Amino acid sequence: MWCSRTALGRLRRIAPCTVTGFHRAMSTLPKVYVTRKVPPDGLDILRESGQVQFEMWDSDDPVPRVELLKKVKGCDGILCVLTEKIDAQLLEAAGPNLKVVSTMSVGFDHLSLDELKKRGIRVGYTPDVLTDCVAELTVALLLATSRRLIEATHEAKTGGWGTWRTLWLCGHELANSTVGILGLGRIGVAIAERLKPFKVKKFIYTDVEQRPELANMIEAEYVSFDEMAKQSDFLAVCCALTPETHGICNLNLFSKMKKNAIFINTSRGGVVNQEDLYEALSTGLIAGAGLDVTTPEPLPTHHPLFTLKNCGKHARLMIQMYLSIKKKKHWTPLTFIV
Ligand SMILES: O=C(O)C(=O)CO
Repeated sequence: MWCSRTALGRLRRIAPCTVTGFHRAMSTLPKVYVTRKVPPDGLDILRESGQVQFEMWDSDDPVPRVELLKKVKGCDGILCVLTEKIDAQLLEAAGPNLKVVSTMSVGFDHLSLDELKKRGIRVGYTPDVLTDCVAELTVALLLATSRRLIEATHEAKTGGWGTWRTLWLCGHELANSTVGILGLGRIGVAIAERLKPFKVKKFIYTDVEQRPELANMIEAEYVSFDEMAKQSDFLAVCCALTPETHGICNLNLFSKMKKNAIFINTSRGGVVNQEDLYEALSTGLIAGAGLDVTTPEPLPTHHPLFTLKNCGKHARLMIQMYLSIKKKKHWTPLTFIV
């Protein structure tokens, strides 16, 4: 049912009216469809504005497409989240009243911007609300992957933790490393700021164009896509999903990366060719991957990427030993205690 209790109350206060007049006033308020249960604070803004009537899909699960197509009919506004494809079909279903679409998300790859533009529909989104949390999550994933925390937990729980061994689960060091950022924006900068105290040697980035203002904040060097692949010990993918970036992390990239490289994706699953990632991980082209996003989401529990633990573990262990010995990373001059 289309209503806003506070809006109704406010309307009554502003313009006391008969029930019939009141309902007439309500029916002229612009209609907004909210496609998901949004946090109460956000909803209060709509409710208290007294300027709209709205209906919300009151669930934590996405509104089924068929239902959505029915519900948006005649709407003036849509407040959606990233699970709703706002495309030509939906805009046709909404009809000519639709004036504004607002998405509670940083990414907007679920919106057909061309179709929206063509119809003169304004678009709002919520940039920056996630910068800190995505940066923190990226660092968490990067450390958990490079320090092999998931494997270590598994070994501890399943009895694989035997005696102390010199190189077992050693992982990869951020100190003295080169961190590559694919797509430098607010989030990329926030990630670099957090990683810097780990004594990273160098930040590099690649993007469709140079971003000197952002790059200066973290002293990052602009490099070509191939250079970034070759130089990065850690690669954080932070780009938006666009037709240009779709599947950009594929065998072409992985085959140029270092064998000890750690790949982290907190942008969108669509930027990665997952078959290629599976191949890269299972054949030891790269050392490990930490994924916050996949295609589809959630990834089916039987997906090959979930089977990689052993294969990945062995590959990583061999590479780790090789590097450690080659670089004599763990051998320091002997210090006498007594
Ligand atoms: O807001 C976004 O774009 C997100 O990915 C939220 O997880």
